[in-house]
Amino acid sequence: MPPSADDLPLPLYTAAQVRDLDARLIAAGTPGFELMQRAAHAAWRALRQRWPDAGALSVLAGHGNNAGDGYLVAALAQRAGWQVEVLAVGDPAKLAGDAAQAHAEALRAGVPVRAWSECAALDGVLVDALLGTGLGGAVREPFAQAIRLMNASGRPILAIDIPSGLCADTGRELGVAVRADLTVTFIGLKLGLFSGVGPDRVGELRFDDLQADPGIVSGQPARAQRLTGAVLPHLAARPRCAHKGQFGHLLVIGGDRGFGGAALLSAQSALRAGAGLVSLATREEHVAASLARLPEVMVQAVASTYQLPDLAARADVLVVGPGLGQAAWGRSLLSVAAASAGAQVWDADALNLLAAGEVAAPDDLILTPHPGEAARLLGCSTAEVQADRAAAAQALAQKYAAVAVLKGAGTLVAAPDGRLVLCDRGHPAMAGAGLGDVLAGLVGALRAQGMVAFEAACLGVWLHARAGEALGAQGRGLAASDLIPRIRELLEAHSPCLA
Ligand SMILES: NC(=O)C1=CN([C@@H]2O[C@H](COP(=O)(O)OP(=O)(O)OC[C@H]3O[C@@H](n4cnc5c(N)ncnc54)[C@H](O)[C@@H]3O)[C@@H](O)[C@H]2O)[C@@H](O)CC1
Ligand SMILES: [K+]
Repeated sequence: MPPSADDLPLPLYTAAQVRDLDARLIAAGTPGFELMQRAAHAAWRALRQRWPDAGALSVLAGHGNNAGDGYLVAALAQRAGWQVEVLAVGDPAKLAGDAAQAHAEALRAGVPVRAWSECAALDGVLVDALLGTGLGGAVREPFAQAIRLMNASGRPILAIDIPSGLCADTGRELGVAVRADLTVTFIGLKLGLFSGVGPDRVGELRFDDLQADPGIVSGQPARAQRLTGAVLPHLAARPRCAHKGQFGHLLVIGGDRGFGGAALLSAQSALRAGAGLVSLATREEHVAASLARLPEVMVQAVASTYQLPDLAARADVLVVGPGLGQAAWGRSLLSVAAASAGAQVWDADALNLLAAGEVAAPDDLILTPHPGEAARLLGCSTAEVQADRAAAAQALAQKYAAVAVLKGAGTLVAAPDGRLVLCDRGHPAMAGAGLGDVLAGLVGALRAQGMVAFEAACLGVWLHARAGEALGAQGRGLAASDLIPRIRELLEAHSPCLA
């Protein structure tokens, strides 16, 4: 599922941060035009690898440095004997600096340059060199029209640096954005390639560092980091004399009438992820079925809050919310949880009730909202959350002084101290019921086994996404419970139980 590769760098930058990095590389002695030439070589290499027999390309060029890269790709292709043309969108007289030099180089190579409006039909591989990291605000005409034409052409599209129209900071479509088959991005990964609608616009993603000095790159602050197996924390191996009391007692609270399965899924997930003891506080009607399905779980009928404080006090970690409902039963159980000490993971209706002001967030909390729940928690619309998912995740972490897991494609984990990671793994088959319940139980189990909140959230998100990716390859109809044995295998591969 593009874009995703473990050999890509970890930092994710905003457009301003990448511009800063460019400026620092130039100040350190690599001329901007040299960087542009390296960018063009990288794009041309990727184009020939992907479409070796195409023989023809059309570059759609704007008038910034992104266009400069495009003019130099055209020059390289022309010199290699391909049939080439540049279609200038906007006024080439506006080209300046390195981009003007690139334009002159294309003319020297014999590349025909004409106004795009004179073009009857787009031909060959299309090279999108309209707008890069310099895009600001909604795409203006005639660029928007050129993007629509490219998308409707059915031709293969290579995007230079970022698909034109995609916001490098957020992955939001600024009006309209190119749907590329291949994107070659330079110097630093932009967060927008992985967030919002980015993964649906980028196609295959390739990265080229343009031989940037690693010393300079490592000094550049980033907006977020990608989660990969290589950087994830590990659960410690267990001593041979281990006993269940060392791996935490986790209590799932949820499962109102009609929603018993959600709490059961969380309990099953927690059990299979290695929590020492798992209890489930649920409606009396669900006890028999839960015990029949999961005899390892201590299933307690809770009719009112009378019994719950004792149960909660015996647990190290509470997972609250799956199937909780928002009626009196769920509200009263949540108020007991909110007053309990210890680590907690809140999901689903626990989040809706928190958003409604029914309870205050406890001190040691991981929140796992989907975008709709996040919107309710932040008092904004779901569209606003999705428009800048990184900002929404950080706002949640700040508002509730909690680790916030903003679910959905490109799940983000934010800590109140500003740490922010993005998981670029997963699969659209994961868009289904119960997947969140499994994640909540998993994260709770990692917490119960001694991981700190941020690490438990990161490892849980990654294992869940990898398992979903593996099973999603089989197609639609992924049942949440199918994920659980796969997560167990992945956890064992990542953090073996025995040293
Ligand atoms: N030295 C460097 O800085 C390097 C830059 N590189 C390339 O340069 C790009 C960044 O170049 P620039 O900063 O010149 O910016 P861009 O080329 O991305 O875009 C700037 C141009 O877009 C226009 N524009 C901005 N917002 C618009 C909107 N909403 N609708 C229509 N037009 C709009 C501006 O008027 C300007 O002409 C990178 O994405 C990358 O492709 C690479 O060549 C590597 C080196
Ligand atoms: K572009």
